[in-house]
Amino acid sequence: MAKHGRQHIEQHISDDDAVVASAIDLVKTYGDGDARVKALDHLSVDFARGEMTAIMGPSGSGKSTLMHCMAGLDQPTSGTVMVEGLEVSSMNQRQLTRFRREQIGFIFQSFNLVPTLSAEENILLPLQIAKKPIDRAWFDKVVSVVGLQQRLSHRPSQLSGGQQQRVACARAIMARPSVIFADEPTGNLDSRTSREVLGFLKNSVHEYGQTIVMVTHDPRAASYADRVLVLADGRITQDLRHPTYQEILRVFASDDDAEDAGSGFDDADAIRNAEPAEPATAVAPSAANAPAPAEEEAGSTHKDEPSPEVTSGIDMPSLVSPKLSIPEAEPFDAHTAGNGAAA
Ligand SMILES: Nc1ncnc2c1ncn2[C@@H]1O[C@H](COP(=O)(O)OP(=O)(O)OP(=O)(O)O)[C@@H](O)[C@H]1O
Repeated sequence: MAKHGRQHIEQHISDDDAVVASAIDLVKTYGDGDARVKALDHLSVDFARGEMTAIMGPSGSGKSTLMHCMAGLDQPTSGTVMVEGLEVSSMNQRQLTRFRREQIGFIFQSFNLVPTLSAEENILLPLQIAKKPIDRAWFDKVVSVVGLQQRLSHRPSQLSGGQQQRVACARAIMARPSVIFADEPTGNLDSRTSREVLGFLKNSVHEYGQTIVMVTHDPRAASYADRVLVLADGRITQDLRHPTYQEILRVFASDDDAEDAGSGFDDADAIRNAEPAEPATAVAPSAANAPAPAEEEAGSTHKDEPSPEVTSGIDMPSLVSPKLSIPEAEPFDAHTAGNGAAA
């Protein structure tokens, strides 16, 4: 905060509507002495409203830490996080819980759905917890875009991985949050389902002005973004506007794994380049044009049995990404709830 003091924060608060979230001189350290790790090293960045930003970088470069600090899931050691003019980094736990409920949507690699609830109940849970009215027309639109009309009464264990992630996407966008933070949203999905999910996310940005920040290792997934940030050692080393898949690969040219990392996709560049030709419609092109994904995947079976600890969507403790450490006393947080960390 020394370099960027109160004046800098106030400047961010009064900035125009274009910036939805900012990190200002963010530092996050873990551990002490020899075990001390600087996960974020005086990092500053603004996230524009209505953009999809991908955060890339080698393992341990600070991607998740940045996202968790931005989303109010972790406290920075120093520096400031602003979202919608709110100083997230100085909030107490109660304020953080409310902030996440009201401003943030989450999509995790492990879906984090409540296993005892149906798809529809999962999608509506954050609104019900926040006691917000349900816009049925918006619900119907979101459900139709993600192709879940025929699966609303199914529980997560009766859905494929792709269908579960589409439920998680619908849940995230249903409350029209200021920002959706997505942590490796396609990490557990096959290439076709990945394209559907990414197409839906991208469409929600372009059709509805949704802001999305997505951590990914996958250059194909990142090529869907309007902007790609590359982190190394807790700093931003590249800030790319609308990079193609090839351009992203070139950035990681020294990384032997870069080619392999994207091999799960057929040709995202072709899809990416084709998308502007799609008519402006309220329905996600990739999801709408997909060959009835819900029906196609209907035969798949899944073994994610409900955790015995999770018996209610309402009064269970906060269940979050396994990487996170949330104080025990924190109230239930519907956006981050699910079965991922329950076992
Ligand atoms: N809870 C923690 N305790 C101690 N060190 C941590 C903790 N969380 C993260 N770190 C360390 O902080 C650094 C950044 O971690 P972070 O998870 O943000 O990286 P990442 O880029 O998301 O990595 P990955 O791609 O492997 O998920 C790493 O050195 C990591 O070991």
